[in-house]
Amino acid sequence: MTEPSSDKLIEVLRKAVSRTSMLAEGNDPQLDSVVRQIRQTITKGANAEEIQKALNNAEPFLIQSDEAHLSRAKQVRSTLQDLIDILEKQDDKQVPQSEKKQLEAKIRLHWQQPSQWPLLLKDFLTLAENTLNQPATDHAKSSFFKRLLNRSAKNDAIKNTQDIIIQVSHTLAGLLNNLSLPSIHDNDIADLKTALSKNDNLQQFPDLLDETINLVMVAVGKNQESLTNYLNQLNKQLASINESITHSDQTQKSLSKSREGLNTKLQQQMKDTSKAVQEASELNSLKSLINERLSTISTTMTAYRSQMKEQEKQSNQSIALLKNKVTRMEKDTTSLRALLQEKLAQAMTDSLTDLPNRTAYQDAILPLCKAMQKAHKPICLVVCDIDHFKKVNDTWGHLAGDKVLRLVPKQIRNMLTKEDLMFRYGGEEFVMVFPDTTLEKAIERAENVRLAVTKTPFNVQGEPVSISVSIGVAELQPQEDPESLFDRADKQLYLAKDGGRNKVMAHK
Ligand SMILES: Nc1nc2c(ncn2[C@@H]2O[C@H](COP(=O)(O)OP(=O)(O)OP(=O)(O)O)[C@@H](O)[C@H]2O)c(=O)[nH]1
Repeated sequence: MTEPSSDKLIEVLRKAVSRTSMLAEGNDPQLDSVVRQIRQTITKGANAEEIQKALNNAEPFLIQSDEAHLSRAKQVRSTLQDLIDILEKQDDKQVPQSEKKQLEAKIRLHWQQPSQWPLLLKDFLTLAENTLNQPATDHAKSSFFKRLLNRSAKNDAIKNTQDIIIQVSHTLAGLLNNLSLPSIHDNDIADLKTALSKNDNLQQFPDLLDETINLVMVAVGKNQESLTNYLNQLNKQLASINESITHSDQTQKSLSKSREGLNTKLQQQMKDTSKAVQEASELNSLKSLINERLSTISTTMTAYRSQMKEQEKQSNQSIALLKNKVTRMEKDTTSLRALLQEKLAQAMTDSLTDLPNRTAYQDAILPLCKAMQKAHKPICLVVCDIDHFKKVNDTWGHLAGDKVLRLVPKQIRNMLTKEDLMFRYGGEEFVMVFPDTTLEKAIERAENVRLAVTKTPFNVQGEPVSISVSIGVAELQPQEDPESLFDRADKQLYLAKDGGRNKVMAHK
C-alpha cells in the first residue's frame, strides 16, 4: 500500500465519521446531545466485534419501538379528542369555543410529539375547568364549586357535571392502559386507575390528571431511552474506527521516520567513506576500507529493507481492517440515513390522508414564494375547509369523519395539475398552492375543486352524505410574505363560510 492511497483512505474514514454524526444532527434535541457524545468519545477505544453485534441487535428494536410509539401517539390523540367530546356532550354548560379550537389545533399539530402530550393534557384540564366552572346556561348561576358544596341547589346540573367527570376519569384510565411502562410502575397505574374510576369530584381532578401526566412523562422518557441506546451503539462503532485511523496515522509517521533515519545514516556513511578515501595512502588499505564501508552500507540497506517489509505488512493488515470497517460503516450509514429519512418523512406527512402536513407546508411555502417573486411569476394560495364537518362526526362517528377526510382530498387532487401542491393544514382544512397561476385562473380552478367535491356521491355506512367545501383564494403580491398571503386567503375562506358556505371567495 503506497502512502497516497493510505492517506486517501484515512480521508474517506474521516468523512464517514463526520457524515454519520451530521446525519443525526438537528432532528431532535435529545439526538443532538447523543451526537455530541459521539464526537467527544470518538477518541476513546472500543471493541469492534461486540459493537457490531450490539448494533445489529439494536436496529430491529428501534424500528419496533417506533411503531409502538406511533400507535401510542394515535391513542393519545383519540383520547384527547374523546375528552373534548365528553365535555361538549353536557347540556347545561358551553365549552368555550375559541379555547376548544385552539386546543384541537394544538392536538393536530403535536399529537406525534410525546414531549407535548403532558402539555396537551394540561391544556385539556384548563378547558375542563373553564367549562365546568362556568355558570350554567339554563340552571343556577352559582359557580360549579359552590354548587358542588351546596348540594341543595340544582341537583340536575350537579349530576350532569359529575357524569362528565366520571366519563373523563374513565377515558383517562383507558389512556393509562395504553402506556408502555416498566413493571415497577404497575402499582402506581393500578392505584391511579382505581382513584380515577371512583372519582366524581372536580376538586380532585387536577391531582389525578397531574399523576396521569407524570406517568405519561415516564412513558415518553422510556421511548427516548431506546433511541439513545441505539445511538450509543453507533457511538462505540465510530470510536473503534477512529482508533484504527489513529493507528494507521502512527504507522505512516513511523515509516517516514525510518526513511529519514536511513537517509541520515547513508549520508553519514558516504561522508565517512569519502573522508577515509582521501586520507588513505596506499591501494590495499583503500580497497579493504572501501569493502568495509560498502558492507556497512549494504547491512544498513538490508536492515532497512526488512524493517520496511515488516512495516508494510503491518500497514497492509491495518489497511485491510480499516477497509472492512469502512464498508461496515458505509452500510450502517446507509441504513441510518434511510431510517432518518423515513422519520423525517413521517414528521412531514399526515398519517390519515398521507398528504404533506402543516410542517411540510411551512417548509415549502417560503422558498416557493421567493422563487416566483424572483421570476416575476404569479402564485396563488387556496385555503379550503369542509363545511359543517363536525356534523359528520356527530352524526356518523369519528371513523366516518376520518373516511370523509381521506376521500375529499382524493377528489380535490384529481382537479389539480402536477405542479400544484396540496397539504393537510389542520383538522378539516386543506391548503393548495398553485404556482405560475394568475388569480383569475386560480379562482376558476378553485371553483372546479368546489364543484368536484359537491358532485361526489360520498357514502357513509351505506347512506349518501352530501359534502361541500368553502374556499378562500389570494395571489401573492410583490414583496409580500407567505404569512400575509395566508391571512388574506384565510379571510376569504371565512367570508365564504359567512356567505353561506359551498362558495369560492377571492381577494382581488
Ligand atoms: N374524524 C375526525 N374529525 C376531526 C379531525 N380533525 C378535526 N376533526 C373535527 O372537525 C370538526 C371541526 O369542526 P368545526 O371547526 O366546528 O367546523 P365545522 O363543523 O366544519 O363547521 P364550519 O367549518 O364552520 O363549516 C371538530 O369536531 C373536530 O373534532 C380528524 O382527524 N378526524
